[in-house]
Amino acid sequence: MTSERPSVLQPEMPATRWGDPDHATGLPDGVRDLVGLVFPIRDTPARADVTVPASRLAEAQLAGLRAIVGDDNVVLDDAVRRQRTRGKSTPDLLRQRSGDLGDAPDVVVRPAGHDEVVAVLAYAQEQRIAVVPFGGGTAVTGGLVADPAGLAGVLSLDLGRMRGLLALDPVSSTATLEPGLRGPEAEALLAAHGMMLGHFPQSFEYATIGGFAATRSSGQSSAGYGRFDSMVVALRVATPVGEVRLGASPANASGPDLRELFLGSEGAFGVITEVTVRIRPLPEVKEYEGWRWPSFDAGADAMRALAQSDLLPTVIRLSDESETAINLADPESIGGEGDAGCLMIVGHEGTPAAVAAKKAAVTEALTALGGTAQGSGPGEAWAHGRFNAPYLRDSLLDNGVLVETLETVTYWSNRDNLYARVKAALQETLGEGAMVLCHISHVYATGCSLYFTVAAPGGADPLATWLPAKAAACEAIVAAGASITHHHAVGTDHRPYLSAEIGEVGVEVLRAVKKAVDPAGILNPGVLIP
Ligand SMILES: Cc1cc2nc3c(=O)[nH]c(=O)nc-3n(C[C@H](O)[C@H](O)[C@H](O)COP(=O)(O)OP(=O)(O)OC[C@H]3O[C@@H](n4cnc5c(N)ncnc54)[C@H](O)[C@@H]3O)c2cc1C
Repeated sequence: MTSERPSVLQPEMPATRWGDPDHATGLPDGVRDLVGLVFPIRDTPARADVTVPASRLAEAQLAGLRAIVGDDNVVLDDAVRRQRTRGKSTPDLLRQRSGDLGDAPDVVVRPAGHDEVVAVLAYAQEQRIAVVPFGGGTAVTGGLVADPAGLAGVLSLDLGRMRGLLALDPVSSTATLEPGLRGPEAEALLAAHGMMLGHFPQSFEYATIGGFAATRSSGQSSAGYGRFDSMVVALRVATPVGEVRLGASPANASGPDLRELFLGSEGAFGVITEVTVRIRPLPEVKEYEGWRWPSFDAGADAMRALAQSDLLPTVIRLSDESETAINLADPESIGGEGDAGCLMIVGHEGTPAAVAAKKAAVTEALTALGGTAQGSGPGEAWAHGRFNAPYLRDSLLDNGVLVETLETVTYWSNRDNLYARVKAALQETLGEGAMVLCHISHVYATGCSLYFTVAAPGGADPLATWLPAKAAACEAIVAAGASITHHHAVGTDHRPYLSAEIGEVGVEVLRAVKKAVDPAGILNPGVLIP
């Protein structure tokens, strides 16, 4: 087949905010009043009067890049460089909002395809220019902040022109996608063939196929469709020393699986230029419903029971008592004061027969475990608003309220210990006025992730309020023996904690691979590898 391209492209995100500018709304007055009862409200607009530092690259270097990708695709424009400065974590947004553009790339280069990526990398290696692969720019752990020490400057390699469906194999149920396709664009291309990928992180609207692979992302339907890395069957990667093609067969015993080396490599080992994923037919039926549990423990135990009996639905997520009360609960259906309970969302997707069979079995199991069915209302409400939270974060930041999230993962036997430690670390650092909420949304037979959301008064310097809390939470995660990240990746923010998790020998393995594929150290220097 010839490459197919999306007919509708997602609009660009603003530098200081999340998402589609047309979807952004301020806080409705009633909500603002409600927030004001809990947190001091202070108008905190983003600064607009900022300029990007001058490019450090020489004119001859820019000319060399233009010779590879064409004049129009070597961009020095302030707005474009600002938009590609860092990612979309709350600290990233706070720095952008305060006018701190110290990490702005010196140039944005937009290759048309794999061959141009190879040529740009070779040139950057020769000229000693740091290269930061840029997909959707939704990184939340500092993966787009390279350290250019000893190098000529930073080149943001924007993969936005590489947005094709290159091949579709209906017999094997695979599709080969270019890295710059954003979530909705990839799904629209597959839907035209009656197929889907089924990867729906909260950043779905803007994150890209290459970014999903580079960060080992996990989506809201991970219980049914798996993590993104489990969907990948083949990869094509451009490195400064040549190309790597992996995945000649779906599974093999040809030594260690090198696909795993590049999945999660966060741009430090190469630029992923093609991703072949397994695809599945579009679901004919989607049903989401709510279940009430008397406690977080009871709900978590039920999730474990489902996971360990191969009974997982497509979507399963459980809010703790605080998150249920704040975010999801309809107080009347969940119970009044003293009986707040916890809300679980359970979603089934597939053919009518498969959904009916799975739903009956899951309903029987959850009822036997002590859950109370709440009907489709809470489930449909969740499905309707599933991508809205980042827009709300901007509105809260506008009003001086600090909002941020972090996540971790551990074995079931350590879940409660991890939950208690991280919650206490956040609460103690941020103070009693802060809200610390948690949910479980990715489960395995052996364990689960914990996803924390905090809201706190931002104060005069919200970044200074958040950073000690994040450090305390990371230390609590390490002390609990859990993983520093389940799906947000390492970036620069989690790098100091990686050796505690994989050990010094593990770090040396990463360094050795880096040296082999990137001897000049130009690929995302400072990201991932301690
Ligand atoms: C509001 C919000 C919600 C989020 N929700 C989720 C969620 O539910 N699940 C989840 O897993 N994550 C989530 N994230 C994190 C983020 O969306 C993911 O890490 C995502 O996979 C990043 O994709 P991207 O295309 O935006 O990558 P970018 O942000 O552009 O890049 C991320 C990292 O990968 C590298 N990279 C990007 N493309 C390539 C490539 N082609 N080759 C090599 N390296 C590359 C970059 O250099 C960088 O280090 C969320 C983020 C936000 C802001």
